[in-house]
Amino acid sequence: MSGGSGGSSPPSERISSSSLSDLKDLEISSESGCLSIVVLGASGDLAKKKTFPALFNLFQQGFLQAGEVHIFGYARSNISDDGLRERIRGYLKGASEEPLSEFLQLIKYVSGSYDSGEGFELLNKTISENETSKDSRRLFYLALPPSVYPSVCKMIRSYCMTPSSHGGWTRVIVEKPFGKDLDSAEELSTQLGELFNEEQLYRIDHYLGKELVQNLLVLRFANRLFLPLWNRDNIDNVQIVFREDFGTDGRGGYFDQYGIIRDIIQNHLLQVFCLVAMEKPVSLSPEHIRDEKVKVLQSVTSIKHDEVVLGQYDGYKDDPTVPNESNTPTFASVVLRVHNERWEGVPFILKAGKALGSKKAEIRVQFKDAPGDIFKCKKQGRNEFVIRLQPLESMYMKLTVKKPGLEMATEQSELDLSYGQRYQDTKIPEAYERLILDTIRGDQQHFVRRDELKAAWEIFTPLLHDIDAGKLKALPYEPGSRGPPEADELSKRMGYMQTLGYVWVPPTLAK
Ligand SMILES: NC(=O)C1=CN([C@@H]2O[C@H](COP(=O)(O)OP(=O)(O)OC[C@H]3O[C@@H](n4cnc5c(N)ncnc54)[C@H](OP(=O)(O)O)[C@@H]3O)[C@@H](O)[C@H]2O)C=CC1
Ligand SMILES: O=C1O[C@H](COP(=O)(O)O)[C@@H](O)[C@H](O)[C@H]1O
Repeated sequence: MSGGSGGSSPPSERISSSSLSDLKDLEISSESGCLSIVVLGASGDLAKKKTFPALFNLFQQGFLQAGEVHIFGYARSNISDDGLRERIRGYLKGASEEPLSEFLQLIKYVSGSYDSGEGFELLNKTISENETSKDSRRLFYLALPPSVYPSVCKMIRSYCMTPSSHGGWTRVIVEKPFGKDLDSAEELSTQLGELFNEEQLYRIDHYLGKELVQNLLVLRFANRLFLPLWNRDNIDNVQIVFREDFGTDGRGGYFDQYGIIRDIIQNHLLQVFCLVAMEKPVSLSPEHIRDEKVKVLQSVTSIKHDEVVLGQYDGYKDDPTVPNESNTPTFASVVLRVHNERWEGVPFILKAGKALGSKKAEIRVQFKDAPGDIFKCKKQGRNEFVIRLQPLESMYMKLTVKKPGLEMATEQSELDLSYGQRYQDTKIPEAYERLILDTIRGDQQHFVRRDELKAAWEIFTPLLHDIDAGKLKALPYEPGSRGPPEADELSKRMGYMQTLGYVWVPPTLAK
């Protein structure tokens, strides 16, 4: 089996202390030869909206070099090379014509089924014809429904691996959802595990590619300020929140089989939870980081039904692909508790919803009240550290300060690091862009390992089975609202104190 990181320096060495430009230089000097990127499911939604635009951004920044890189789309649809290029052209934003046409010319399309040798033989032939050097690197991106992963992986394994006579590697990116519960995920992992080793499999969770998610370990472990505070003695509760201001928008058929817990909480929010709650890893090596994530996941206790609120927005069932009797939650607030020395007694509230009044994702770490308050300022609010993942990436710490003026009065204010203001000339990369680059570099730090996935499903499977069996009901809520009021009541019961009369206003650049 052609291997994992194939010939380059260990990922930990490459990642730990480098700026992006250092990394780019290192990469170009450390690995060369042909790179073939194959997008399977090239005719689909993810491919046009995320995968090809991410490849284009990498191309524009010089990470993918014409002459070295070839991109192949594969799907059943009967389209030509130009047909595929035209489909994706409109999604490649802000591009001037020259790099755009140069990029599009790198793309070829091969049509074939997902379970017969013919198409994959043709794909292999097309890849091989474009491989001009002895070193070949082949990256397969499965932008496909998970139902076809096993057959597609079998086909890649049988027909499309980097020839063993060549140097290089074969790597496969698989998209979520990885299964529907513990058993189905394990079955899928076993099927894929018989075909590829763990170093070749990249289970993508695009939240791990977001700038502020990537910042979490730095924040927690490179700042003395946080080290002594990040525990049950000082933190009262943590909320990890995802809100979308649109509904399932034509994806009702898919969504109804999964629901918000499988779509967002079990993967994206749980990955963020791991980075907030895990212990310090031995080093930044992917295995050390993932070891700590697994440990904290294994320390999560069983979810209690009275610490869960489910909701379904009014109008969700108007989608003709959603059954009339659907109890699938489009909103959920779930409390996780970690049974360890650091976090015993601290509720982690993971909350996600569609068709709400706003679109944002953030982490709220709320500290306990200052003991022995002499200012009588308790009711105004607590120290709260907010990490806004999107939109308007920022982090701010809510503080009580003296209100400027002659009186000794207090008010809530904040220390604010807003990226739009502080990093005006820096373009924050798209999550998919980073994660594809990581795969090319053989860095699995930001990908989900098999045992991590298993531990994640172990947490949620009993609850999901109870929901599927109708033991918990999704409460109706108005589109455009905050979700069912019971969710705010749950947060309050968990100790969350809303800061009264305080609204964080993102700073503007205007003087
Ligand atoms: N779309 C998104 O925003 C996101 C998607 N994902 C995940 O990415 C993967 C791809 O998503 P997306 O692009 O939306 O999916 P699509 O439904 O658009 O499917 C992608 C392609 O797969 C083929 N296909 C569709 N249904 C089937 C089927 N039942 N059997 C075999 N082939 C099929 C079609 O190509 P053809 O018929 O030409 O072969 C289609 O163009 C999924 O796992 C999804 O969960 C993850 C995050 C976000
Ligand atoms: O994986 C998914 O994520 C998107 C939200 O991603 P974001 O980067 O825009 O926050 C969500 O809309 C979709 O339902 C889900 O499958």
